[in-house]
Amino acid sequence: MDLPVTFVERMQRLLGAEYPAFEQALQGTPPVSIRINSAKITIPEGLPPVPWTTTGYYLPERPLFTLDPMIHAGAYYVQEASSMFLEQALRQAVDLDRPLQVLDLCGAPGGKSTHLASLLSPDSLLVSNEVIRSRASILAENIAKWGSGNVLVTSNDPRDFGKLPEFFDLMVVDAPCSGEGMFRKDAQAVQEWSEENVKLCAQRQQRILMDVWEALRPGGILVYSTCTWNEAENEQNIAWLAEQQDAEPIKLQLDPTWGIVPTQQQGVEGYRFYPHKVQGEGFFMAVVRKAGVAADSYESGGRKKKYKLTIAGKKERALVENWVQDPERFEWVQYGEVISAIPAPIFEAADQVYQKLYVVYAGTEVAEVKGKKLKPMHGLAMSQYLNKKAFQTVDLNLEEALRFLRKEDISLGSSGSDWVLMLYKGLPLGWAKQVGNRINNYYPKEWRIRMELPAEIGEELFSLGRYLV
Ligand SMILES: C[S@@+](CC[C@H](N)C(=O)[O-])C[C@H]1O[C@@H](n2cnc3c(N)ncnc32)[C@H](O)[C@@H]1O
Repeated sequence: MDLPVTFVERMQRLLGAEYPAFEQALQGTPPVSIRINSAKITIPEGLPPVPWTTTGYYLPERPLFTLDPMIHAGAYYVQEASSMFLEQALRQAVDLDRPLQVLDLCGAPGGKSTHLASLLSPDSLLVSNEVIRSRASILAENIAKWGSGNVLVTSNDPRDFGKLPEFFDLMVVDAPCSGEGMFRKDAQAVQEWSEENVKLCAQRQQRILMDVWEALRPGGILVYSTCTWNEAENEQNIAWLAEQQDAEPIKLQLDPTWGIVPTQQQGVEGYRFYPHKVQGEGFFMAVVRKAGVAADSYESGGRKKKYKLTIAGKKERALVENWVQDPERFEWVQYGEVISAIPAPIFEAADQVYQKLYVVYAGTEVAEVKGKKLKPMHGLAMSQYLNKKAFQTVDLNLEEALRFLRKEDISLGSSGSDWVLMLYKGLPLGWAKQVGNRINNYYPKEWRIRMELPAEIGEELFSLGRYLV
């Protein structure tokens, strides 16, 4: 790897005697890590844990993840280990037992958002935003697969969040950056790097921070992160924010064995991840609190509320209620032909978001109204609240599961006319409908596995299932 000269000079200044170890680590193989969805699977046995999180694990090598049905079932997410440090910021700076209104501003493809969804209480609302529309679709797919049901995926510019002043208790800004920390994983990041780009990134990050600051409640927490090492995009930006606004730095406790490097600059407490010190890629995080005291709850104003969300009809509701566990936990809304379940405690806040922002995906998409009939939706199959008992189920082996995920026709050897939930190792993969002795495969076309399957599908293919008890 040919590193840019000015980058090398800066890192030499920053790291001093440690620089050769850093450069050597940059030439090494990046570790592979995953974070499991503990609402769907149990803790794997025999995998080394990522020390700063309760659900992260290292794998011995990089498998062909696409051919593991469990990833399509939302059982785990492939995520770079350093990024999982978000969990420490939350556990140490936020009361996670309280219902919170949370924004993940730069959300795609969904690493931090799925992590947040696992950490927040079920009555919390997570708004997961991604400004680039095509990337927002990928984010919505990963959110639907995770199945927590309390997330709204939006696709807005940061400045649109000014329409929701003091709305959020917690905001995560995982900003677009110059990507120095990704040099080892991504040769293109090296090609695209320049001093000029670092400057542009730092300016864009300042703009993003200013644009969303107003949406944070007094007393609320902002977690800022990048995957780059230069100070302009990191400590200096947070120092700049503290100068412009009333932002108080928050100090996190670190276990010295983790190898994370704390920094203090102009009153900013930062956390740096270097590949020669941690098993992970380059990363930076800082946490600040907005000065002031939080009001008890967000007041939307007006006495008689007018909702943007439409409550589903009683008849439709009666048909689908049995498809989820604890149906009384939800408000049932209908948008076009789609009936979705939104946790009742977040309904008001979700409606506020609908009024001001462009919502791409909300709650759990449960059913599509087809004339007098209702068709179960993929979001329901992926939901942590799916009532499996309401449906006929079929257990698929690895080959059948992969063929189903490729949207091929598979035979069940029985006949009927019901919706069937396809399972792999007990985890729902999606829906099929029996039509006589054939089945129609309802796996979403845009999410199907496009890769050809190997001639022999055997043990050499990876499935996380092998590590589960
Ligand atoms: C570092 S990535 C986010 C990764 C994500 N948080 C995760 O953990 O999977 C930064 C994201 O910011 C988005 N982005 C690019 N320009 C932006 C802007 N001007 N404002 C907000 N987000 C932007 C990118 O499309 C990208 O998805």
